[in-house]
Amino acid sequence: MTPRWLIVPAAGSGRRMGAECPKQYLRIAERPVLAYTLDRLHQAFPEAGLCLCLRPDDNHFTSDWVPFADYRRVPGGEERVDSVINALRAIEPLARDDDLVLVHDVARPCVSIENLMELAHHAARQPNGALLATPVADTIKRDDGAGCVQRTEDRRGLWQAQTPQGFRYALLRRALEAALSADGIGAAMVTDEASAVEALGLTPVLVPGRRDNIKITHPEDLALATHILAAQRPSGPTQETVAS
Ligand SMILES: Nc1ccn([C@@H]2O[C@H](COP(=O)(O)OP(=O)(O)OP(=O)(O)O)[C@@H](O)[C@H]2O)c(=O)n1
Ligand SMILES: C[C@](O)(CO)[C@H](O)COP(=O)(O)O
Repeated sequence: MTPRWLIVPAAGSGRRMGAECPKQYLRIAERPVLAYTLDRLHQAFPEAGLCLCLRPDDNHFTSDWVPFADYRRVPGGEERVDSVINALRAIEPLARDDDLVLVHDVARPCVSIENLMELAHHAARQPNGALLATPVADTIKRDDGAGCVQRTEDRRGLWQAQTPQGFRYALLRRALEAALSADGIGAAMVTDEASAVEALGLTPVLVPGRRDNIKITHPEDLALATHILAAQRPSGPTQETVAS
């Protein structure tokens, strides 16, 4: 199943990375993170319509890194959810209610082609959409606000959400507009698309994903992503050139 639309929020500033440029432009073997992510999406869904959310003042981006023949550049918003909703609004004249939309963080360049296709397959069949996720693998502590353990949480049934997350256009639009409305849950609570759908009382499906679909967030994640991309390279045809 090919999604009709791919939304790639790429308008973050990379505050936690603390680099000299937003993390999507940090280099892995001379190519920016953004290029790897777009290559993966293109390998899986070359026919999809890409919406790339970029900061209006972005002076790092060049279309040379976009493998899609045609794409839309959409202005990013203050928060991730604002960027995604800008993309949904931008495609409104073309999108049909039942079009499948996949949203994938630019900061997740290691997503596998198999996981992308699997997620699209499930999202297309589930009325409430689907997301890649992994069961929590570590013991989870709640702090007491002063650096000590207040308690150990029961991790049974807990999952870490990843992207992509896939929904029909009308549902995703309704969920995000409702979340951001005056009586909605608000942008701070909508850290992924599924949270907005959940706030409607609906239940997106959890699709178990690979643990190496990391989100590059902190400085050490870049080296991790470099190793993961190099290790994944023999598994299939790719334009990627990761130093081994
Ligand atoms: N206003 C924003 C904020 C984030 N993002 C995107 O949302 C994804 C996940 O966000 P995160 O990892 O938090 O990225 P940053 O916001 O860049 O990082 P930080 O929170 O450390 O500043 C990233 O692909 C990021 O570019 C976006 O499109 N628009
Ligand atoms: C959407 C996401 O990648 C799911 O794990 C994540 O929530 C986005 O990161 P943020 O740091 O919360 O913006």
